[in-house]
Amino acid sequence: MGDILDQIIKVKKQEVERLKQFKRLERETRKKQSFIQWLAQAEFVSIIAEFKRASPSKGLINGDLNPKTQAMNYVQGGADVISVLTDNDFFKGSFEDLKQVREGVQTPVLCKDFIVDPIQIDVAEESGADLILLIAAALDDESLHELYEYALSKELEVLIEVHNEEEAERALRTGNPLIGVNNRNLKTFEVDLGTTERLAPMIKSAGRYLISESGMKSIEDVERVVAVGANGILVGETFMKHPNLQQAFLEMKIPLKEVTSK
Ligand SMILES: O=P(O)(O)OC[C@@H](O)[C@@H](O)c1c[nH]c2ccccc12
Repeated sequence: MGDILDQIIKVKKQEVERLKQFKRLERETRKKQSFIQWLAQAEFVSIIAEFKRASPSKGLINGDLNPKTQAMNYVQGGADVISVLTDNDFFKGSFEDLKQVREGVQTPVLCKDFIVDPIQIDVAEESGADLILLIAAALDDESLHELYEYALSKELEVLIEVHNEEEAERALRTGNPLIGVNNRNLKTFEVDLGTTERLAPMIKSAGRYLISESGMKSIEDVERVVAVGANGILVGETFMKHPNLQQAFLEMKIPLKEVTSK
Protein backbone atom coordinates (compact mmCIF):
# COMPACT_ATOMS: atom_id res chain seq x y z
CA MET A 1 0.00 0.00 0.00
CA GLY A 2 1.15 3.55 -0.62
CA ASP A 3 2.65 5.26 -3.67
CA ILE A 4 6.14 6.73 -3.88
CA LEU A 5 5.04 10.12 -2.52
CA ASP A 6 3.59 8.42 0.58
CA GLN A 7 6.85 6.52 1.05
CA ILE A 8 8.96 9.65 0.68
CA ILE A 9 6.85 11.55 3.21
CA LYS A 10 7.09 8.70 5.68
CA VAL A 11 10.89 8.65 5.52
CA LYS A 12 10.92 12.48 5.54
CA LYS A 13 9.18 12.52 8.92
CA GLN A 14 12.04 10.48 10.36
CA GLU A 15 14.54 12.96 8.92
CA VAL A 16 12.56 15.79 10.54
CA GLU A 17 12.92 14.10 13.92
CA ARG A 18 16.69 13.89 13.38
CA LEU A 19 16.90 17.55 12.37
CA LYS A 20 15.03 18.55 15.53
CA GLN A 21 17.76 17.02 17.70
CA PHE A 22 20.30 19.62 16.65
CA LYS A 23 20.25 22.82 18.60
CA ARG A 24 19.95 25.83 16.33
CA LEU A 25 21.60 29.17 16.79
CA GLU A 26 19.41 32.22 16.52
CA ARG A 27 20.74 34.17 13.59
CA GLU A 28 19.60 37.13 11.61
CA THR A 29 17.89 36.12 8.37
CA ARG A 30 20.08 36.58 5.33
CA LYS A 31 19.27 39.07 2.61
CA LYS A 32 17.60 37.12 -0.21
CA GLN A 33 17.66 37.25 -4.01
CA SER A 34 14.16 37.67 -5.43
CA PHE A 35 12.99 35.48 -8.31
CA ILE A 36 9.57 37.14 -8.31
CA GLN A 37 11.08 40.57 -8.99
CA TRP A 38 13.05 39.05 -11.83
CA LEU A 39 9.90 37.51 -13.33
CA ALA A 40 8.10 40.84 -13.21
CA GLN A 41 10.41 42.32 -15.82
CA ALA A 42 11.44 39.21 -17.79
CA GLU A 43 10.98 39.17 -21.55
CA PHE A 44 12.29 35.64 -22.06
CA VAL A 45 11.29 32.40 -20.44
CA SER A 46 13.10 32.01 -17.11
CA ILE A 47 15.16 28.89 -16.69
CA ILE A 48 15.39 27.11 -13.36
CA ALA A 49 18.22 24.62 -13.75
CA GLU A 50 18.25 21.80 -11.25
CA PHE A 51 21.12 19.95 -9.60
CA LYS A 52 19.69 16.44 -9.46
CA ARG A 53 21.99 13.48 -8.89
CA ALA A 54 19.35 10.76 -8.97
CA SER A 55 15.62 10.17 -8.74
CA PRO A 56 13.29 7.31 -7.84
CA SER A 57 12.01 7.13 -11.41
CA LYS A 58 15.34 7.38 -13.24
CA GLY A 59 17.82 5.96 -10.73
CA LEU A 60 21.28 7.52 -10.94
CA ILE A 61 21.26 10.46 -13.37
CA ASN A 62 24.73 11.87 -12.80
CA GLY A 63 26.01 11.19 -9.33
CA ASP A 64 29.55 12.54 -9.57
CA LEU A 65 29.09 16.13 -10.67
CA ASN A 66 30.34 18.83 -8.35
CA PRO A 67 27.38 20.99 -7.24
CA LYS A 68 29.30 24.25 -7.18
CA THR A 69 30.89 23.77 -10.62
CA GLN A 70 27.66 22.57 -12.18
CA ALA A 71 25.74 25.54 -10.74
CA MET A 72 28.38 27.94 -12.07
CA ASN A 73 28.10 26.31 -15.49
CA TYR A 74 24.33 26.65 -15.34
CA VAL A 75 24.59 30.36 -14.59
CA GLN A 76 27.21 30.90 -17.25
CA GLY A 77 24.89 29.22 -19.73
CA GLY A 78 22.04 31.55 -18.80
CA ALA A 79 20.11 29.95 -15.93
CA ASP A 80 18.06 32.43 -13.89
CA VAL A 81 17.61 30.26 -10.80
CA ILE A 82 19.43 27.18 -9.52
CA SER A 83 17.34 24.43 -7.95
CA VAL A 84 19.03 21.93 -5.65
CA LEU A 85 17.42 18.63 -4.72
CA THR A 86 18.35 18.24 -1.07
CA ASP A 87 16.51 15.00 -0.35
CA ASN A 88 19.05 12.28 0.38
CA ASP A 89 17.07 9.08 0.72
CA PHE A 90 15.43 9.13 -2.72
CA PHE A 91 17.39 11.74 -4.71
CA LYS A 92 20.94 11.42 -3.30
CA GLY A 93 21.14 15.14 -2.59
CA SER A 94 21.93 17.04 0.62
CA PHE A 95 21.88 20.44 2.30
CA GLU A 96 25.65 20.33 1.81
CA ASP A 97 25.01 20.39 -1.97
CA LEU A 98 22.84 23.46 -1.43
CA LYS A 99 25.57 25.22 0.56
CA GLN A 100 28.14 24.54 -2.15
CA VAL A 101 25.83 25.85 -4.85
CA ARG A 102 25.23 28.99 -2.76
CA GLU A 103 28.99 29.59 -2.64
CA GLY A 104 29.24 29.48 -6.41
CA VAL A 105 26.38 31.68 -7.60
CA GLN A 106 24.60 35.00 -7.03
CA THR A 107 21.30 34.01 -8.66
CA PRO A 108 18.33 32.92 -6.54
CA VAL A 109 18.66 29.35 -5.24
CA LEU A 110 15.64 27.06 -4.75
CA CYS A 111 15.69 24.37 -2.08
CA LYS A 112 13.88 21.41 -3.59
CA ASP A 113 12.70 19.02 -0.94
CA PHE A 114 9.60 17.45 0.53
CA ILE A 115 8.88 20.02 3.20
CA VAL A 116 6.48 18.90 5.92
CA ASP A 117 7.87 20.77 8.94
CA PRO A 118 9.14 24.31 9.67
CA ILE A 119 12.51 22.92 10.78
CA GLN A 120 13.28 22.04 7.15
CA ILE A 121 12.62 25.66 6.22
CA ASP A 122 15.09 26.77 8.90
CA VAL A 123 17.75 24.44 7.54
CA ALA A 124 17.05 25.48 3.94
CA GLU A 125 17.40 29.12 4.92
CA GLU A 126 20.60 28.52 6.84
CA SER A 127 22.04 26.55 3.93
CA GLY A 128 21.57 29.50 1.60
CA ALA A 129 18.17 29.12 -0.08
CA ASP A 130 16.23 32.11 -1.42
CA LEU A 131 13.20 30.06 -2.33
CA ILE A 132 11.61 26.87 -1.12
CA LEU A 133 9.23 24.40 -2.73
CA LEU A 134 5.92 23.38 -1.15
CA ILE A 135 4.17 20.42 -2.76
CA ALA A 136 0.39 20.68 -2.49
CA ALA A 137 -0.03 16.90 -2.88
CA ALA A 138 2.11 16.30 0.19
CA LEU A 139 0.32 18.76 2.51
CA ASP A 140 -3.17 19.30 3.84
CA ASP A 141 -4.54 22.82 3.66
CA GLU A 142 -3.62 23.71 7.20
CA SER A 143 0.05 22.70 6.87
CA LEU A 144 0.28 24.29 3.43
CA HIS A 145 -0.80 27.64 4.84
CA GLU A 146 1.26 27.28 7.98
CA LEU A 147 4.48 26.41 6.14
CA TYR A 148 3.79 29.08 3.54
CA GLU A 149 3.45 31.78 6.20
CA TYR A 150 6.50 30.51 8.01
CA ALA A 151 8.61 30.72 4.83
CA LEU A 152 7.42 34.28 4.22
CA SER A 153 8.34 35.21 7.78
CA LYS A 154 11.90 34.12 6.92
CA GLU A 155 11.78 36.31 3.81
CA LEU A 156 11.90 33.29 1.55
CA GLU A 157 9.90 33.11 -1.67
CA VAL A 158 7.79 30.03 -2.26
CA LEU A 159 7.11 27.91 -5.31
CA ILE A 160 3.88 25.99 -4.73
CA GLU A 161 3.72 22.85 -6.82
CA VAL A 162 0.48 21.42 -8.14
CA HIS A 163 -0.51 18.59 -10.44
CA ASN A 164 -4.30 18.88 -10.82
CA GLU A 165 -7.20 21.35 -10.60
CA GLU A 166 -7.96 20.72 -6.95
CA GLU A 167 -4.34 21.34 -5.92
CA ALA A 168 -4.18 24.40 -8.17
CA GLU A 169 -7.22 25.88 -6.44
CA ARG A 170 -5.67 25.29 -3.04
CA ALA A 171 -2.40 26.86 -4.17
CA LEU A 172 -4.19 29.91 -5.59
CA ARG A 173 -6.04 30.42 -2.30
CA THR A 174 -2.75 31.04 -0.47
CA GLY A 175 -2.33 34.16 -2.63
CA ASN A 176 1.19 33.12 -3.63
CA PRO A 177 2.31 34.69 -6.91
CA LEU A 178 4.42 31.69 -7.98
CA ILE A 179 2.79 28.41 -9.03
CA GLY A 180 4.62 25.39 -10.46
CA VAL A 181 2.83 22.75 -12.47
CA ASN A 182 4.61 19.42 -12.23
CA ASN A 183 4.20 17.55 -15.48
CA ARG A 184 5.29 14.42 -13.66
CA ASN A 185 2.69 12.65 -11.57
CA LEU A 186 4.51 11.94 -8.29
CA LYS A 187 2.31 8.90 -7.75
CA THR A 188 2.81 7.15 -11.10
CA PHE A 189 5.90 8.97 -12.54
CA GLU A 190 4.05 9.48 -15.77
CA VAL A 191 5.13 12.68 -17.54
CA ASP A 192 2.66 14.68 -19.62
CA LEU A 193 3.22 18.28 -20.72
CA GLY A 194 -0.53 18.38 -21.25
CA THR A 195 -0.77 18.93 -17.49
CA THR A 196 0.70 22.42 -17.92
CA GLU A 197 -1.61 23.08 -20.86
CA ARG A 198 -4.64 22.00 -18.84
CA LEU A 199 -3.89 24.02 -15.70
CA ALA A 200 -2.34 27.11 -17.31
CA PRO A 201 -5.64 29.02 -17.89
CA MET A 202 -6.58 28.74 -14.19
CA ILE A 203 -3.22 30.02 -13.03
CA LYS A 204 -2.75 32.72 -15.65
CA SER A 205 -6.27 34.12 -15.31
CA ALA A 206 -5.59 34.46 -11.58
CA GLY A 207 -2.63 36.66 -12.51
CA ARG A 208 0.07 34.35 -11.19
CA TYR A 209 3.46 33.38 -12.58
CA LEU A 210 3.49 29.89 -14.03
CA ILE A 211 6.49 27.55 -13.93
CA SER A 212 6.29 24.34 -15.94
CA GLU A 213 8.25 21.58 -14.21
CA SER A 214 9.70 18.26 -15.37
CA GLY A 215 10.08 16.30 -18.56
CA MET A 216 11.46 19.16 -20.66
CA LYS A 217 13.88 17.81 -23.25
CA SER A 218 13.77 19.92 -26.37
CA ILE A 219 13.00 23.34 -27.72
CA GLU A 220 9.63 21.98 -28.89
CA ASP A 221 8.73 21.17 -25.28
CA VAL A 222 9.60 24.69 -24.17
CA GLU A 223 7.61 26.22 -27.02
CA ARG A 224 4.62 24.14 -26.04
CA VAL A 225 4.47 25.39 -22.45
CA VAL A 226 5.40 28.98 -23.31
CA ALA A 227 2.51 28.99 -25.81
CA VAL A 228 0.05 28.57 -22.92
CA GLY A 229 1.70 31.24 -20.79
CA ALA A 230 4.51 29.60 -18.84
CA ASN A 231 6.86 32.24 -17.42
CA GLY A 232 9.53 29.73 -16.57
CA ILE A 233 10.63 26.12 -16.88
CA LEU A 234 12.28 23.83 -14.36
CA VAL A 235 14.71 21.37 -15.90
CA GLY A 236 16.76 18.70 -14.15
CA GLU A 237 17.70 15.55 -16.00
CA THR A 238 18.22 17.10 -19.44
CA PHE A 239 20.76 19.59 -18.04
CA MET A 240 22.47 17.08 -15.74
CA LYS A 241 23.27 14.94 -18.78
CA HIS A 242 23.75 17.56 -21.45
CA PRO A 243 27.13 17.54 -23.25
CA ASN A 244 26.81 21.22 -24.23
CA LEU A 245 25.00 23.34 -21.67
CA GLN A 246 25.62 26.65 -23.43
CA GLN A 247 23.91 25.29 -26.51
CA ALA A 248 20.97 23.88 -24.53
CA PHE A 249 20.30 27.19 -22.79
CA LEU A 250 20.70 29.18 -25.97
CA GLU A 251 18.05 27.09 -27.68
CA MET A 252 15.60 27.05 -24.80
CA LYS A 253 15.69 30.74 -23.87
CA ILE A 254 12.77 31.87 -26.00
CA PRO A 255 10.63 35.04 -25.78
CA LEU A 256 7.59 34.96 -23.51
CA LYS A 257 4.09 34.86 -24.93
CA GLU A 258 1.35 37.13 -23.72
CA VAL A 259 -1.72 34.98 -23.13
CA THR A 260 -5.07 36.46 -22.33
CA SER A 261 -7.20 33.61 -21.09
CA LYS A 262 -10.45 33.90 -19.26
O1 LIG B 1 14.47 16.04 -14.28
P1 LIG B 1 13.27 16.74 -14.83
O2 LIG B 1 12.30 15.81 -15.51
O3 LIG B 1 13.65 17.88 -15.72
O4 LIG B 1 12.45 17.36 -13.59
C1 LIG B 1 12.98 18.40 -12.79
C2 LIG B 1 12.03 18.73 -11.63
O5 LIG B 1 10.86 19.26 -12.15
C3 LIG B 1 11.74 17.49 -10.79
O6 LIG B 1 12.93 17.11 -10.24
C4 LIG B 1 10.71 17.75 -9.68
C5 LIG B 1 9.58 18.48 -9.78
N1 LIG B 1 8.91 18.50 -8.61
C6 LIG B 1 9.58 17.76 -7.72
C7 LIG B 1 9.31 17.51 -6.38
C8 LIG B 1 10.21 16.74 -5.69
C9 LIG B 1 11.33 16.21 -6.31
C10 LIG B 1 11.63 16.47 -7.64
C11 LIG B 1 10.75 17.26 -8.35
